Parts: sequence; structure tokens; C-alpha cells
Amino acid sequence: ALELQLQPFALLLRQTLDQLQEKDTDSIFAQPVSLEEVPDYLEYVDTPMDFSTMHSKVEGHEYRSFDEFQADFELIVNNCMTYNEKDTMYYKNAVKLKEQGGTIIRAAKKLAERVG
Ligand SMILES: CC(=O)c1c[nH]c2ccccc12
Repeated sequence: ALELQLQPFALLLRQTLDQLQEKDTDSIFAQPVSLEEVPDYLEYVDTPMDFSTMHSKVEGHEYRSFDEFQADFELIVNNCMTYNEKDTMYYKNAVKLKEQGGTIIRAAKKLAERVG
């Protein structure tokens, strides 16, 4: 669509990221998990990810495709469900974000594809 041609790809990713982050109402995914506070985190999680890192990657034009952007969002959710037990607030928030975020991602991916 013309409007997408005019809108840089980064603007679409920025808007999508803002919509995803709105769903993180407790802001538990806003910043990297602190390796000082959680010293064993890297024993369970290979590639930490959070929304602030994704914002930097959007601004740095590090996402070459929508799929790369989606993969980082899925890292945020899956890392949380790997590290935290099911009966924790963190795990429950990740399940909710996975569901609500999936809807946002699907709509944004269709828009990104229209750019051709
Ligand atoms: C997103 C996530 O897993 C966490 C966000 N903050 C945390 C503090 C302790 C353990 C895990 C976390």
C-alpha cells in the first residue's frame, strides 16, 4: 500500500512494539532481567531479550525482516516461560502476553507483507 511505501519499515516496527509493550502492564519485560539479581539466569536462557533491547534494534535498523522482529518478541515470552515456574506471576504474564501479542503480530505482519 502506498502509505506503507511512504512509512519507513522502522515506523511500522516501532508502532507494533508500542502495542506489544502496552500489554506488559506490570512492565516485567521492559528491561533486561538483571544478572545481578538473578545470577543463574544464563544457566537457563541462552539469548536474553526485552522490550528496551528491541527498541534499540528497531532504531538501529537491525531488523531486516518482520520475521526477525517477531523472533525477538517470541524470545521475550519463551525465555520467561523457561526460567520461571508455572505458578509465578512472571510465567502467567508471559502466557497472557503470548496470546495478546500474537494477535498484534499477525495483523502487523500482514501490513508489512503489503509493502511487497
Ligand atoms: C521476565 C522475567 O523472567 C523476569 C523479570 N524480572 C525478573 C526477576 C526475577 C526473575 C525473573 C524475572
